Amino acid sequence: MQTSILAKAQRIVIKVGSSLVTNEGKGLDHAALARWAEEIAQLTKLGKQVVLVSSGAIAEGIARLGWTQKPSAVHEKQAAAAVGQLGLCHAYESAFRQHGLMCAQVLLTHEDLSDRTRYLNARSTLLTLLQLGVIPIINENDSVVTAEIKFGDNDTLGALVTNLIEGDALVILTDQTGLYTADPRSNPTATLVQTGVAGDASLEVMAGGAGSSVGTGGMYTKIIAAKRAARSGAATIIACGREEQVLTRLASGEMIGTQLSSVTCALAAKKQWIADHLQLKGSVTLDAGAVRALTQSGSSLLPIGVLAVEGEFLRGEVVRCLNPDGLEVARGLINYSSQETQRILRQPTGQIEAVLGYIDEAELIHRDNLVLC
Ligand SMILES: Nc1ncnc2c1ncn2[C@@H]1O[C@H](COP(=O)(O)OP(=O)(O)O)[C@@H](O)[C@H]1O
Ligand SMILES: N[C@@H](CCC(=O)OP(=O)(O)O)C(=O)O
Repeated sequence: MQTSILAKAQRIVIKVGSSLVTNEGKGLDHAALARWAEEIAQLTKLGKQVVLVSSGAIAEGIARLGWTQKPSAVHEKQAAAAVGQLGLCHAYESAFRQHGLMCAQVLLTHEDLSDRTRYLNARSTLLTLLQLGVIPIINENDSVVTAEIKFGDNDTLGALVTNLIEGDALVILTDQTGLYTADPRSNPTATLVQTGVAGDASLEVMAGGAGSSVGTGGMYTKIIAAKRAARSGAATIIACGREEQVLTRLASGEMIGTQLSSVTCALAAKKQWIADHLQLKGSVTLDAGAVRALTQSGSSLLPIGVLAVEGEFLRGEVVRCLNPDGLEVARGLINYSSQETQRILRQPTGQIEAVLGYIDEAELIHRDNLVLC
């Protein structure tokens, strides 16, 4: 008999979606929050560490402001998020206090996770909170980010947080029982997928977008989140947050919803951070020989194998490595800026100093700072 992956997981990230948190946008579902707080308290009694990623700030702000529909203007959504986030935190604090648990608000932006120092700070804050027995409640800092630099959906944020704290499992609670073979809202004959492997491309085909105006991303972003979480070795469960005792039953081993196991080897922490960048400032296009050296021989990238440079980046930033057809084959921390790279591309390593007047490193991207896609 199969056992839920939550039974063994010690460090768990639980993500709850807007439709659940705000009762389909009608306003905070205090009864649901109370149930999750009670169940999370049970998990902590079993010795598990829990981080909660909660959506719902925008939907709750809209409800509090008395607006009848989601605004399209970014500044209005940001204003709604600021109003709603306050309500969200207050409600979680009261719910967890009933069980003698303290919680903490952590609002993250994409920049917090792409800047190495801020990433490490966020990691140590979260790990310290967990050690103190505090439940971190995370959301995107919606009020200060623009559309271009948003995580966009909290499924992605949940996966990145799982990678950040090296969680064993990501539990995505939503308004459906799990992943179906097609969106059950429009396909009543669709059936539940009970188990699968995170990263299996066939799952992406089944998953559609959000079924309500309250949610963002739908099932697709949850499947991609499972793929991301698997890169640090975490398994993902997608289940219905309205199901009775869903978290405690999962923790006791019961198979509920969709369970996606991770079969890939976990990337080392620094490579994980490199892989987790969502927006990159530039790319280098490699010749076929360099592509082979990276993907088949585990070599570093040397300037001689670079055909072109796109975008503007500084030394130490993460860039994409494209094959001659423009497909991303790797990404890594580059040792030279875009301007310097432009000057040394196609040059043998021995020429770097002659061209630039100095040499920082022999490699453009060292293999230790390179992640294959
Ligand atoms: N294959 C699928 N299986 C289940 N749900 C799906 C599928 N494809 C699309 N969906 C939709 O995804 C929705 C859940 O995502 P979303 O609305 O973003 O919720 P949340 O707020 O929990 O993130 C479901 O209500 C459903 O309509
Ligand atoms: N940060 C946003 C959440 C956006 C989002 O991903 O929503 P959902 O798809 O419901 O998890 C908010 O709090 O409103």
